[in-house]
Amino acid sequence: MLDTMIAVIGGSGIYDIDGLDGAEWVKVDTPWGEPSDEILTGSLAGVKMAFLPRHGRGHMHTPSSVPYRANIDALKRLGVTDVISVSACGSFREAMAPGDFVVVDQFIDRTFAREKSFFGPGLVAHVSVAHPTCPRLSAACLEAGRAAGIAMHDGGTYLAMEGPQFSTLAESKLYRENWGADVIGMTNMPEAKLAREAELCYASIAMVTDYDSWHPEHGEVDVSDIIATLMGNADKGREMVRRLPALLGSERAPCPHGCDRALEYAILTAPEARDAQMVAKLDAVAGRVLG
Ligand SMILES: CSC[C@H]1O[C@H](OP(=O)(O)O)[C@H](O)[C@@H]1O
Ligand SMILES: Nc1ncnc2[nH]cnc12
Repeated sequence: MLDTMIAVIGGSGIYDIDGLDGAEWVKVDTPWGEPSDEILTGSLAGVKMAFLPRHGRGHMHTPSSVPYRANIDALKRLGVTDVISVSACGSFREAMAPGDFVVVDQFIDRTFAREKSFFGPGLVAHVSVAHPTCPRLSAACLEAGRAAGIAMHDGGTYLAMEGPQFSTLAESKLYRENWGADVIGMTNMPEAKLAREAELCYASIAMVTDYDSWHPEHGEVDVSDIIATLMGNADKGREMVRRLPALLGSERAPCPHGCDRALEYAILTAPEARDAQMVAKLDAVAGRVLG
């Protein structure tokens, strides 16, 4: 059986995690360029762990410049099996209040200036993202968060916008009233799609920091409020992560939802027509099916 290796991708305000045994920042080279930063590796309660600050320590990357493909490739290359994204998000629901965590289960992808796939001309693949997050991993996050005393919401639709500016009031109302989005952020797409292509289980925890700009009794969102809320939440997030190894275990059975077999029937390009350079580039992401 495969070893479990849990990766946490930390969003805005989360540049480190503590408490890992044998903690070491490692540089990982990928055929897709440099990841956002070195990756912190170690173990927690006997389970292998990795942590990657999405925007880099020091927050150098904008939501559009985050090297999403390099990040996911690097995690896969390290042997990661399960990826948990922890992100700052605005809320479109009164009941999803600042300080609450939402276990996201759907996305509306409105990003347009990012590379969204590992595949392309010469090696064409289509994976399903009808259910873009892993129910098993999401359930573990929900349980870990509740045990840590966090106000957790089970399910929610995350609208991924390009940014870097926040939404206009008209957009905020459109997403909330007409599109049924629950939370908004700038980074979970294409990250979730790429994790699926790389056959990694992916769960997304939205840490609610604000009500965007729709709420009549709250001012419009600004970064200082977001960071203040995040600082208040950092300990909660750490508590949730600390409980995950016991729930997931150190040995990993095949994902009951098939996340780890997403490429099984996805590649359309005939073996003799495949671009050899692309096949080589996909050694970590798709080596299982490309041989
Ligand atoms: C700090 S405000 C906007 C910024 O925060 C979120 O980042 P992340 O998803 O990495 O936590 C949001 O998506 C924006 O990138
Ligand atoms: N209101 C908001 N819109 C987009 N990204 C966010 N990240 C945190 N709050 C946000």
